[in-house]
Amino acid sequence: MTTPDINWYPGHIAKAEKSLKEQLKRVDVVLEVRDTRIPLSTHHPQVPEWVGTKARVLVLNRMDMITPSVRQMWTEWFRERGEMPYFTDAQHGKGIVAVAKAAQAAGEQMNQRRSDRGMLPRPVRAVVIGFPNVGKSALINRLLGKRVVESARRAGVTRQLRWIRISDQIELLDAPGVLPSRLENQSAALKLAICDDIGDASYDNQRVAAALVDFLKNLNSPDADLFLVKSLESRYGIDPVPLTGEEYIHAVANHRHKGDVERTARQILNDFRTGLLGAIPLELPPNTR
Ligand SMILES: Nc1nc2c(ncn2[C@@H]2O[C@H](COP(=O)(O)OP(=O)(O)OP(=O)(O)O)[C@@H](O)[C@H]2O)c(=O)[nH]1
Repeated sequence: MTTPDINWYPGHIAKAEKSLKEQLKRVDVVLEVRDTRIPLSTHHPQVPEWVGTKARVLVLNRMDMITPSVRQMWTEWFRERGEMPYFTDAQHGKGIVAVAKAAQAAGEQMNQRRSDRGMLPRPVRAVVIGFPNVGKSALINRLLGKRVVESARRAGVTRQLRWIRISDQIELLDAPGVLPSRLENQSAALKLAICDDIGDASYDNQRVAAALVDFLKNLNSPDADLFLVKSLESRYGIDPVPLTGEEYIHAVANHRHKGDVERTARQILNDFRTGLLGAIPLELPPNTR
């Protein structure tokens, strides 16, 4: 049996699922946040089941980390599947008003159903859910217009649970729901690790950095060469095209860091995560060219 690249600590998954379900019980609307660099890998396959008949607003955060043309590709892909993606940059407060409006519109449907049954209207109750570190707290803070929830670069900082009112029409659970890990899909797990959207997991930086180079090389896009040449080659001085990801990390280590492969792997991961390599997606809509 081969060792998986990503290992989660036992116990966390069941606990995360339990508290997520507790949070979902209390709300009418679910704001599902994904990382726009990996919109498929930051989808948990059980979300539709957990959300059930509640309204869901799909938020693709970190829109500053992809190009407008990639954003357009995803918009079309989701629309073809009957979904409306709302792109946000929660760090700089972009796209937030549209998300609030969508949550409110979903609430209006809830109040219509209440009034059909002779009940009085009430504020719509919402929760923000998503994988660790995708920007849930930053989004909540932007929706509130002030800094209430700790937002940090470290994965897994979200802790407390309170209701907060963001307008007369919307109440929000200030502690976001954290999606449990996806054990079944190591490729998705690698992408979560690359983007640092993985929370408490252990992994080998060198394997994850090598996977990043391989994913970038295999991007199914006419822009792929452009991404590669602009990012990897110009930053590290070595053309990745003829090399595997692993060979590339070693070549860069020899070229720049006296053979220190671990340091090189960390640097490449950090450069990608902080946007230093440019606005690069790790996933593109399947079957688009
Ligand atoms: N570039 C960029 N960075 C963002 C964006 N949104 C959030 N961040 C950054 O991503 C990091 C994680 O954001 P958080 O809001 O703490 O993420 P979270 O999902 O609440 O994280 P957990 O509490 O770990 O589950 C922080 O450093 C944010 O500043 C965005 O739209 N663009």
